[in-house]
Amino acid sequence: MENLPGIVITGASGRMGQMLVQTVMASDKASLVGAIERAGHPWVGMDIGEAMGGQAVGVVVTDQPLDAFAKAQAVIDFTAPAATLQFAKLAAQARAVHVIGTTGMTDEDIAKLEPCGRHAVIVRAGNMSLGVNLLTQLTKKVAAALDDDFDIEVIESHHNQKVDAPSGTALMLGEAAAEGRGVDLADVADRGRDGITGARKKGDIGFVAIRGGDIVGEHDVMFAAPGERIVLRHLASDRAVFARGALKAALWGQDKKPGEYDMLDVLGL
Ligand SMILES: NC(=O)C1=CN([C@@H]2O[C@H](COP(=O)(O)OP(=O)(O)OC[C@H]3O[C@@H](n4cnc5c(N)ncnc54)[C@H](OP(=O)(O)O)[C@@H]3O)[C@@H](O)[C@H]2O)C=CC1
Ligand SMILES: O=C(O)C1=N[C@H](C(=O)O)C[C@H](O)C1
Repeated sequence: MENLPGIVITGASGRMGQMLVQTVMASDKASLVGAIERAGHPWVGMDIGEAMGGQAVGVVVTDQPLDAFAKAQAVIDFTAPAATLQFAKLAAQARAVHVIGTTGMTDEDIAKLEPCGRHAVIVRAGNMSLGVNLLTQLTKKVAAALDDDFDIEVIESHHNQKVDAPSGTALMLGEAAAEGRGVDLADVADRGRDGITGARKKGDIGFVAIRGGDIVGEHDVMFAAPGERIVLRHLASDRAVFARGALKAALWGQDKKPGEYDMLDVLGL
């Protein structure tokens, strides 16, 4: 037990934070050594197991991330963009692998990770599941095989508490489709239709976001041409698929050189 890589979970009270705590606690390949919440959060100072409504596990929730990161081999972070940028600096300082699942980061945010990646391993992906990462590869292949008579639409559905759109996964799938077509997504993305939009522009990649209830995460990539349609679909019904991928990334990163990686690197896809 003593030599297992120690993992810290940020945003420990969140939907993913709690799933990650459970996943690391259940693993025989890693041990939970820290749980972070922001200053003033009611869980700070409580045992994370008890805060989650179960037995004490001997890890007290703290609002002091650097102290926790310094004792860990990896930080798994599914929080919010501003928090993730702060955690990236601290993980780099502590030389801990930083697994980033946070979505909604702008290009400027992502550029700010670069100096951190010079000191520590960063694994970042808008979706850590095996299924979605495989789907990106399938999407790239299908997009490369079809011409632009096929309109590409990425349709995503999530729970009513999600704060960013399009989802990180939808953007990964859009990037994969654009790569398959040999175009830059920034030049062809159509992200907000409302009112008299005019006809669809040939070659565009459209995004549609549905928000409702407790949907965990569903993604379709539609290739629509006159007379036929292909739809590639991934349905997540349990957040455990993301947590398992994140833990895999944290372990994978242990013997890697500092730098920025994604789940395709981790999964060898
Ligand atoms: N890559 C992937 O596979 C997946 C990515 N995600 C992404 O993960 C992120 C979190 O999702 P989810 O768990 O549903 O969201 P939640 O809102 O349930 O959880 C976010 C957690 O982060 C905490 N947090 C935010 N800012 C800070 C801060 N400055 N310091 C410490 N803690 C902070 C929140 O605390 P507080 O409540 O106090 O604000 C909360 O506990 C989203 O960006 C989501 O898109 C989700 C699933 C899979
Ligand atoms: O916020 C979520 O819940 C999810 N976010 C990720 C995304 O933005 O794609 C991954 C998953 O779909 C769940």
